[in-house]
Amino acid sequence: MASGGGLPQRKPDLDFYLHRVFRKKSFRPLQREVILAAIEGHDVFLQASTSFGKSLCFQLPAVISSGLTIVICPLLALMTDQVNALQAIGVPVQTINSSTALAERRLIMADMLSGHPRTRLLYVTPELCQTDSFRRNLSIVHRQGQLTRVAIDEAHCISEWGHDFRPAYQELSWFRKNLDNPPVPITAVTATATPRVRADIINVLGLNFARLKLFNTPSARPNIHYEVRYLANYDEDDDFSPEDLRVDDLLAWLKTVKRRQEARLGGQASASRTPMSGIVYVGLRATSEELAHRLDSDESISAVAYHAGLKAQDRVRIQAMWTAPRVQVQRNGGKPPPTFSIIVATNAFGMGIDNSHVRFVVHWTPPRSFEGFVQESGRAGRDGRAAASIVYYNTQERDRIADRLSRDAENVRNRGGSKAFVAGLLKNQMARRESYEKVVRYCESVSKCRHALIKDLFGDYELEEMGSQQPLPAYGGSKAQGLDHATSPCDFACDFCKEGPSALARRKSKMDVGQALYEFMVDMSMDY
Ligand SMILES: Nc1ncnc2c1ncn2[C@@H]1O[C@H](COP(=O)(O)OP(=O)(O)OP(=O)(O)O)[C@@H](O)[C@H]1O
Repeated sequence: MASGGGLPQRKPDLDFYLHRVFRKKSFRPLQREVILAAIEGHDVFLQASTSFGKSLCFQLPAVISSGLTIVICPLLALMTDQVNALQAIGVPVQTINSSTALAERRLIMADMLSGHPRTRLLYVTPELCQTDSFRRNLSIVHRQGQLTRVAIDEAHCISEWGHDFRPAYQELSWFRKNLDNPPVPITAVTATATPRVRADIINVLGLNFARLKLFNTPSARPNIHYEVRYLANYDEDDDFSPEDLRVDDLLAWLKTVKRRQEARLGGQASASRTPMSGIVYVGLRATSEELAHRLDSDESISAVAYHAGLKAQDRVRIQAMWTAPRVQVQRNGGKPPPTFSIIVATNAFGMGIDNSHVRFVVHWTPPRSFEGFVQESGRAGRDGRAAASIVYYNTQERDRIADRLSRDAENVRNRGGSKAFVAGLLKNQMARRESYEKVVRYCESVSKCRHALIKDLFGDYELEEMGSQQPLPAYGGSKAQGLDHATSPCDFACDFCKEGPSALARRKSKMDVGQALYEFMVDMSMDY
């Protein structure tokens, strides 16, 4: 590791550290630029698609510089994953979280305050950063000239959670206000920030445009095929349930995938093959159990439920089994090895799941937030190979979710608390409504490439206008305006570009659109 007060004295050989410490062959487009900006001492805002490799953009500068980088992370699982991965390659890294024993905490603190900490990265929660004792210690490290940078992973949480159930996120403003002589550089990274969320992040963290470097990649992932599958609305007289319709459709789709795989691989598509991994996101724990059971009864599928109601050790076991590079192929009961290994999960399974070989992510009902949709669909294709995102949609489900959001807003209005507290909660409810409206727009659009739609809905173009640096077009970083079916902006990796507008509109018309999208939006706005 480099030595000497804070940032490296000489221009470091980034490739050397990339190969020797992180054991990667080459930088992905834009990573080098982001890392250089951090090493030069800038504040950095990076909004890059899921699986881009954002962690490296604060880990590598931390390894190269002397002193300590504080990494603020929302979830224990996420923190543990990154800490374990860094320890495995010999990077001096520590974490202080709810499961850190007191004796260990003391050792970490002693190193931190030693004037020349050995630890390069310290992973903590925003809640710890709120405590007086941790702040006091950070101020000492800063005065000693050893606080190199503060990195905020999953920075959208500042806006999404900061206003209600994790107010500690709003308190991150403390860093810029108090560690200001000289200001400690800040890096904020996220895959999913809308213009409103971005403004919130920049404001709370006090990022100063004079020293801020912005970077982004397109929010849509070029290797994901995005598709919406429209379902007929359900009538009480029908002799099928909405669940049956979706199960039949999913099974038919999986059979097609299996046939194609067999055609491609011939006799090799046999018992020795690793099953193809997929995630089905559902809204309720009960649905996750029922659907996993139903899918598992198909001989080509091994399915398991995952939700916050399971015991912690079961969740760890299921995640570990499913994330292992070669999934178990032998099952009890003499069933043949499955072609598909599916986890049927609630959104307890999402942010930070880094299983590189997920080939498809299915949303069983419309996702409740657009950011959640992009995070969850982004679990697919993290190895860069082709993958699919499918959303099941009909207007009944759309309205059911909208009703629930309205009821939540009503509950917030009826809640007690200080004016500022209630105002914060209402702000969050408004944001949720806006986010859900984007989901509806995404699902109901039949006139635009879905990759371009995702970019529009995240305001990627605004980032460009703010001077954000992007990767070269080869990575898909150019302005993908495209409506033109003949020249697909996404290389036919969405239903609009593949099927064309008329076929897509025909498919959508199967769904009984009782209400126009416009009326739906008006109804939603009247609730607030
Ligand atoms: N230059 C690189 N070459 C090869 N692999 C890389 C490179 N950079 C990062 N990776 C790998 O890419 C994977 C995703 O990285 P990371 O977890 O940082 O993604 P992320 O951008 O934070 O995604 P998400 O927002 O979805 O969590 C990791 O397995 C990481 O080791």
